[in-house]
Amino acid sequence: MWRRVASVSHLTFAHNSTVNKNACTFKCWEAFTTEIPRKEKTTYQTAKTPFITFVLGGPGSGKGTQCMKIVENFGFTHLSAGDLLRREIASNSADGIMILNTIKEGKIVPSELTIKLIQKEMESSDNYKFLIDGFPRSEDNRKAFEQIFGAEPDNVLFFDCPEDEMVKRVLNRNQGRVDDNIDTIKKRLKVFTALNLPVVNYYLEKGKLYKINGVGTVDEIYKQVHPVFSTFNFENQFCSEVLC
Ligand SMILES: Nc1ncnc2c1ncn2[C@@H]1O[C@H](COP(=O)(O)OP(=O)(O)O)[C@@H](O)[C@H]1O
Ligand SMILES: Nc1ccn([C@H]2C[C@H](O)[C@@H](COP(=O)(O)OP(=O)(O)O)O2)c(=O)n1
Ligand SMILES: [Mg+2]
Repeated sequence: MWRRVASVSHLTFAHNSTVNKNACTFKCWEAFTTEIPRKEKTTYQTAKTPFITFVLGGPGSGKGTQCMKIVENFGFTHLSAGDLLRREIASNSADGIMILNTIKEGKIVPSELTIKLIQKEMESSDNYKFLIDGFPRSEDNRKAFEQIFGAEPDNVLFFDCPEDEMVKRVLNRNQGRVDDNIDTIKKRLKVFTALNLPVVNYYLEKGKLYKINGVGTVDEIYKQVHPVFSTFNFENQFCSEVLC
């Protein structure tokens, strides 16, 4: 089980991250069991720092589908930026109409708004492992995240899929989405090439990118994804001593 240790005035991300240490609030978590009396807890050694994976790829490349499998196997919390934005539209919030029109046009919603929704979910979660799916979709998204959270992701998945396959999948998706039509898809693919590929290249150069061949069955693709996480020891995902 996990217990919140403290809210800190900045994120306690990956130990090696180069971060703006005053940018954000977040929580540290510590393991506890009923067998260990509180006074014996070694907070500094048990607190967890968030583990963040960005999941990138064009529309229909299979991000959401593979995220579900990662959640099942590794206990991540899945935060789909698109789902959070659609929820905002459905809630009739003040920003809803603007978000709807932006999505219909295949464009990108202002970064601060999307980040606010992601941040809210993370802060109210008991988990420390997060898959952030469909984000960042632009260099502006990426830079704003870094500035607001004061950190970078631990790793980045990129589902590489040919356009004709993505179009086919999106047109067969059948989820009643306003952007799953041929006109919007064409716009989204242009936006993906122009705005998202620079983000992919950024993480490639940083050595954080795992490029996955997005063609094949769901299981074939997941076989490439699984080793990305199975080799990581999440037990060592501690907060730093200074922070907790
Ligand atoms: N490997 C695959 N082969 C065929 N169809 C797939 C595959 N992966 C996902 N799909 C289907 O394609 C559609 C888009 O997948 P989804 O996971 O929603 O992609 P994304 O989140 O990248 O847009 C869904 O209907 C999904 O069931
Ligand atoms: N970071 C993001 C993510 C999504 N959006 C908007 C624009 C996207 O076309 C829609 C849908 O995103 P979503 O990730 O659900 O789409 P796909 O799963 O890739 O088909 O939401 C955004 O503006 N900014
Ligand atoms: Mg998706």
